[in-house]
Amino acid sequence: MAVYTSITTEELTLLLTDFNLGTLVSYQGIEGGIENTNYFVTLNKDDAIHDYVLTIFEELSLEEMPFFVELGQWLAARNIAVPYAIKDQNGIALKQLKGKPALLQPRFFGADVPATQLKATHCFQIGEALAKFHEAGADFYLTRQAHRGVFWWRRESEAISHLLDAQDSALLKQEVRAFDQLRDAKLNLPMGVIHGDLFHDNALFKDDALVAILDMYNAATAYQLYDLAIVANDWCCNTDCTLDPIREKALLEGYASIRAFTDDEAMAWPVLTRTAAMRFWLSRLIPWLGIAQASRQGGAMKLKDPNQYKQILLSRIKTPAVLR
Ligand SMILES: Nc1ncnc2c1ncn2[C@@H]1O[C@H](COP(=O)(O)OP(=O)(O)OP(=O)(O)O)[C@@H](O)[C@H]1O
Ligand SMILES: N[C@@H](CCO)C(=O)O
Repeated sequence: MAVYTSITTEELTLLLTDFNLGTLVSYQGIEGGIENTNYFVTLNKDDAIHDYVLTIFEELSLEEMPFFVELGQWLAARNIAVPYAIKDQNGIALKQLKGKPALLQPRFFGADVPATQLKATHCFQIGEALAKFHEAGADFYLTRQAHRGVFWWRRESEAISHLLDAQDSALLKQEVRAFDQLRDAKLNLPMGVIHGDLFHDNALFKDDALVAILDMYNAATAYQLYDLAIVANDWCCNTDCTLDPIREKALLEGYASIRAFTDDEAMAWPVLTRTAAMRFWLSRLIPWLGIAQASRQGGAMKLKDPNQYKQILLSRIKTPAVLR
């Protein structure tokens, strides 16, 4: 169940009075999300219908929100098709519902492409869009340490190791070390704001054309190439967890058509594709193993299969990725 926080018409109407965007026609909870509660909200202003999405944040605190509010507005102002928090009549975008952070954002129309239907054209377009996202975000004035980044995976890989068999535990630790070695090598790896979770279900397409990138709540300051590795592992993955060279080539070409890779990035790519696989293996393992997530206040969580990401990691080790 994706709607963790239920709201009443009265609560929504009260929130909307701050905005002057029109009167409430309807609202409906969106199924499918994992981390947040989302509603489609339809308003009528001067006899015209306008659609919005209301997001209520289940995990992020109010203190963490300004980075995301500012980022959405920053990217949208630079023509990146992402949702952004609309400011109310007093210039305030960050609202609260039931004591949780809440944002009202424009709604995009499109649908995500199911994994089995992803083609080279989708991968080329998402590569291009990600490079534009990175370029627009390169001089974003706020920074953020990823909450599931290097410090998290160092800590969590230790914390769960007693629940894993010796082989898995060693594999996890090996990948944590490989990333530490990469960092120590001080390579020329461009950094900036990254999306952090650009899986295919976070992109909307219409008639095979990319419409928008959603769900930026894992955004952080990190290596741009690591973000591309997250995309590659998801968008170019076959059902048997090997990687499709045709889709991966299209993804990399799309990205490079906007931003050329550095020589050091070509060196780092095989490791970063492994790091990105390890990160999602670990983040899926934790709830899978029944470890309580302290930040979550109830609500049944939809579990994703950690083994898929272990297999992707093994594929990346067996056949090291090539950037160019
Ligand atoms: N601005 C928007 N325009 C159109 N649809 C949206 C918008 N924001 C969210 N949605 C819809 O809501 C769904 C869930 O949103 P989102 O991915 O942000 O939530 P989430 O709980 O973080 O999910 P997950 O963790 O699974 O990615 C999206 O897949 C999309 O269908
Ligand atoms: N995209 C993540 C879940 C949401 O962060 C995963 O597939 O594990």
